[in-house]
Amino acid sequence: MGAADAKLRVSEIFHSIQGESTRVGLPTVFVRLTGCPLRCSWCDTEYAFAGGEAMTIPQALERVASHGCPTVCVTGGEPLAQKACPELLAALCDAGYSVSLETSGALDVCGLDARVSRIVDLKAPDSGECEKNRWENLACLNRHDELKLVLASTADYEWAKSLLTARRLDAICPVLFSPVADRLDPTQLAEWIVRDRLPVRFQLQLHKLLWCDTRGR
Ligand SMILES: C[S@@+](CC[C@H](N)C(=O)[O-])C[C@H]1O[C@@H](n2cnc3c(N)ncnc32)[C@H](O)[C@@H]1O
Ligand SMILES: Nc1nc2[nH]cc(C(=O)O)c2c(=O)[nH]1
Ligand code: SF4
Ligand SMILES: [Mg+2]
Repeated sequence: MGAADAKLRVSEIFHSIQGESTRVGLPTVFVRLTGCPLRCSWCDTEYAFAGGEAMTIPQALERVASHGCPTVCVTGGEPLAQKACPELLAALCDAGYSVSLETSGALDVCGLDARVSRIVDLKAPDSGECEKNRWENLACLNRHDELKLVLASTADYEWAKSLLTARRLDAICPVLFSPVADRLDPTQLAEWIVRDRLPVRFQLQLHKLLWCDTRGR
């Protein structure tokens, strides 16, 4: 199927400030694809599980271009659950955007356009989706990508710390530890990271500090 007729289902396209990853703070256009095969217990984006608008890739590119911003983040839902997502990512790169992808890490990220910065979650036990982690993804990541662990409890933190050491995650790419909003005290997580001298980046969702949980922000 060519770029002109590949179909996407799009939950929303909006212009905001990047609130996550090492790109935090950069004005960014978000393309949120509909649907997700996971059900993380603490997911803040359940509205993207269904609905949305059918779009071709050229239509999506036109909507992105209307915002006049050079940085794009493709997210969801789980963006890679849509067959046309790799083609969308390549088309955005070809159009000259600096592109990141937010993904659960449950699907294969290895064949994607090398210009995309892959932000790959490793789902911790409290998410309820830990067994979906696709460990083969670790082998194809590089310094241009990021690993993210979103933690809801002491047990999640201990799990993440063991994983970091056992798999030398920080040798692969930057690693982010983030608290689940309203579940794990951010100060507590920050103190654990300092106490244990972990080679990770502490992360808070900046957009929630700025706009609470407003949709499209
Ligand atoms: C909504 S998900 C969409 C992309 C993909 N499905 C994934 O899980 O990475 C985007 C990011 O938001 C994070 N997230 C979702 N709910 C959250 C919450 N309640 N607190 C903190 N981060 C959350 C996810 O872990 C993920 O890193
Ligand atoms: N401002 C803002 N930054 C984000 N970074 C990743 C997001 C996501 O939902 O994947 C997100 C989001 O929803 N809003
Ligand atoms: S994988 Fe992402 S979108 Fe899907 S339920 Fe988990 S956090 Fe939400
Ligand atoms: Mg979000």
